[in-house]
Amino acid sequence: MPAQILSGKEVADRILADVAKEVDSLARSGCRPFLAVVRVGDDPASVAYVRGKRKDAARVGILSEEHTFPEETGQEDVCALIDRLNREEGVHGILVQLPLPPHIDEEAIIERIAPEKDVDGFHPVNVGRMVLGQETFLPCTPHGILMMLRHAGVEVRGRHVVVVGRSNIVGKPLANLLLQKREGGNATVTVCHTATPDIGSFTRQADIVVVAAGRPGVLTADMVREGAVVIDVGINRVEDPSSPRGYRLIGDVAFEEVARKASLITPVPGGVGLVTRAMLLWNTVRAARLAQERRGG
Ligand SMILES: Nc1nc2c(c(=O)[nH]1)N[C@@H](CN(C=O)c1ccc(C(=O)N[C@@H](CCC(=O)O)C(=O)O)cc1)CN2
Repeated sequence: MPAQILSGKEVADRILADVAKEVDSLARSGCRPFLAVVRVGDDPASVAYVRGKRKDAARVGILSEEHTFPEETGQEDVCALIDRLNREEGVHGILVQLPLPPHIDEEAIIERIAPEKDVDGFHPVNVGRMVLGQETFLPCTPHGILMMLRHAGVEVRGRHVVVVGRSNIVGKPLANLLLQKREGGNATVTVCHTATPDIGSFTRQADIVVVAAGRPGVLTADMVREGAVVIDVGINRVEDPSSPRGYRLIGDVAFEEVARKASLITPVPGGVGLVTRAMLLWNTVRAARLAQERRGG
């Protein structure tokens, strides 16, 4: 039987409905959540992602502003903006869209953001808190994946999850969250990466496979066992002259063939990406709520 499709839109809509309620409640107490987005250069994917994030923000009543810099902007100019946004009381969340151009030190930029405004959950202080299982802003994609699994009623506890990819944004934090001793965790986790020989020998043992490798079609049907749950994090643009945009989006999973074997699978587009956007707004309202509490509101 072909796999059931786990729709990111359905999950994102539910999360955004909860976020909208929280925005209303904050607004009634005089606080309007505000997200500042920083983008350097004109990477078309980043432009599209930021557009989507701001569209969702507007939909739930979160204010947002976008600061764009040309590709050749220096580190100091980006830092100066972040310093200013850190100081502005009305700004609750700051997001620097990644990747940054190669001449900019990404780690230094992330560390410059005040941890209490780091709605991406990438600042070392927030990463440390996450690893220790403390309350913090969780990175949006891994958190979104946990929400999707929960929405679909997929039990993670005691299951073997194989994560393909070890990025700071997805693979590493996701593996960590999955193994934590808490609701949505308690999995047995294996992480495969570019230096792993024969990745299929690991993924074939998995109850749940999460692929965040950034390479189209890296997970094929022979690499999954019958009935596995497959989460595709990849978003790759491939040329397609028949599409009005001149390209189409595909994931890291060879969707058609894997869907014939899996029990549940996420699509691309319309999967993890949409939930990633929703989790950003979830973190933004949380940042606003915490800021209000700090001010004694
Ligand atoms: N500061 C950050 N930068 C990046 C992050 C991040 O979490 N924070 N993650 C990725 C990309 N990402 C978030 O920005 C992201 C990926 C995908 C989508 C999305 O809306 N996907 C849609 C299709 C969008 C399209 O048409 O291009 C879908 O999958 O249906 C949003 C955000 C790297 N950078």
